[in-house]
Amino acid sequence: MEKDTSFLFSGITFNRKKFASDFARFKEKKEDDDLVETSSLVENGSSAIEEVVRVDKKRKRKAARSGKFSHWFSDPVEGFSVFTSSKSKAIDELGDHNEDGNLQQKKEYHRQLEEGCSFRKTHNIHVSGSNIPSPLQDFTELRSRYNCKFYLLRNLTEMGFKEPTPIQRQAIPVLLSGRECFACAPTGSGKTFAFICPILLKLKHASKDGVRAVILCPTRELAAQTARECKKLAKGKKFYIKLMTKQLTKSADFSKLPCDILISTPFRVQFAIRKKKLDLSKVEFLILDESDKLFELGLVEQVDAVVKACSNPSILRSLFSATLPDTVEELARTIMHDAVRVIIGRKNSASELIKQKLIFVGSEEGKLLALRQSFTESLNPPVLLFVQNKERAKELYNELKYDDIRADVIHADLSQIQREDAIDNFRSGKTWVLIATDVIARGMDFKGVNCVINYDFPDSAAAYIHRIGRSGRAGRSGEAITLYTEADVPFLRNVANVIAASGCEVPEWIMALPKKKWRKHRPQRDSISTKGEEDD
Ligand SMILES: Nc1ncnc2c1ncn2[C@@H]1O[C@H](COP(=O)(O)OP(=O)(O)OP(=O)(O)O)[C@@H](O)[C@H]1O
Repeated sequence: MEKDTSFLFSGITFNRKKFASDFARFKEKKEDDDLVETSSLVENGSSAIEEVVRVDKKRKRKAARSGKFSHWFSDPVEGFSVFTSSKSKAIDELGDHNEDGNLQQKKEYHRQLEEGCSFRKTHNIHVSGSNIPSPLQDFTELRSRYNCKFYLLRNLTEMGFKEPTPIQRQAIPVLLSGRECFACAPTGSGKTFAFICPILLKLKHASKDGVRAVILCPTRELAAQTARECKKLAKGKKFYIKLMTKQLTKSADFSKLPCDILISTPFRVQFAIRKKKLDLSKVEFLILDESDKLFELGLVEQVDAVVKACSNPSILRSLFSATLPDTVEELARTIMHDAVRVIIGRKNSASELIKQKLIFVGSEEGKLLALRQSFTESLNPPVLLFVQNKERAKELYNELKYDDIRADVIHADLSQIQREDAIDNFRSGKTWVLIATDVIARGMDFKGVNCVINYDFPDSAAAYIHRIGRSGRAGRSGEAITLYTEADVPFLRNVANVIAASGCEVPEWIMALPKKKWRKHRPQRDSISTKGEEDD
């Protein structure tokens, strides 16, 4: 049994003066927004991934016969097949010169390799693959190495980005050198710009020749956020950047609608493809953001359809997420070639900027008591409260709405406008405590969330990492508190491992619990409501 519940928020003091700058941030009304609902599932047994593998194999066989493109054949590196032998190719190319010059070039080549290695070590960048481009020392290298246009550098500066984050340092050169990227980096570490930046750089300028880049996100809200970030980075340059809205899916004629970069959930793209409204045969970049989520049952069929439709043989496909299980790597191997694997820190780990705690509350009733007590003692908004499902979100909201904590709720039963308002109010500081389901657990960038509370224990270690990752973003510190009851004890160890791996304390008895093969942990929980139905 853990300490008494008043420790729930120990270390957090709701002090307006002290946190004046945080409150000031609240006041800044952000432009537009996001809110979600996961795409509905579509039944489709087709296996385009299989088709892609078949076509790839055929292509490789043909290439092998002609002696061309031998770099398509795989060198397994650190357990991940990177269909290439471009390193030896790069050194071979040096062999065309005379011996002295060749020696010098080889020395220089090895010096650069060593420099790259030690720089990566400093920034906790782990790579596998061959002939991997050296990481960016700073953003100015985008100009010196890749002839980046000024508008992009200016926009990075305007956004206040002084230097690239580790994932940006490595993933940007990988994509710019025409390689596919399999990337895993902590939540809030700048993965979005790591793929947007090279896409803008490579596409150079707007064109009316059809869609050239597709970014898939698992939720509408995340797609909307990504489209906004993309427009921010492209500011001052004419690009056709389109968010696939319901309206666009239904009414747009994409053969006439200029679109360079299409950002969408897989469901909507698949719908447009089915209606024969969308031609993706010229797509040069396909990004699967939150790719482990996209590869989950229900979404993978839709993703499959999109992968199949992006039939350009020279397409670059890349995967990004904060959690990439081995099963996803295996699946990725079937659709990627010449890929570089980039891992920042440890794979599948939480951001080290978040102070994490587990709190035992005995029963469902204990949760509400603990929460109220801690809110009375100290509250440092904005706070995100995650629950297991929308019914529980409504129940908890009904309990808290009359408390003096400016609570609001977001779940899939609300209209799009209501969901957007809930997010908007949370971002602007009108709402202090937002009760949410996992629908906003991934990718959503609320910069100032001070504390995430898992009111209900998350249903997997990955869900835990993404939920708490709404705090502690872009270099800020954050706090995560996970409440657990007797029913959650068998599943504690998996989350405890994540907590311990990021350097936070976990009681020894929890680390001694047996490891559990964990599918989804969604126990039947007692109702949160303390009022009878007639009270509602
Ligand atoms: N180079 C940079 N310097 C400072 N801030 C940055 C930089 N790159 C991105 N950011 C900011 O960091 C925040 C988090 O970025 P982003 O949303 O891309 O994270 P992420 O890694 O995709 O997180 P998640 O896994 O939760 O989706 C954003 O507010 C973004 O503006």
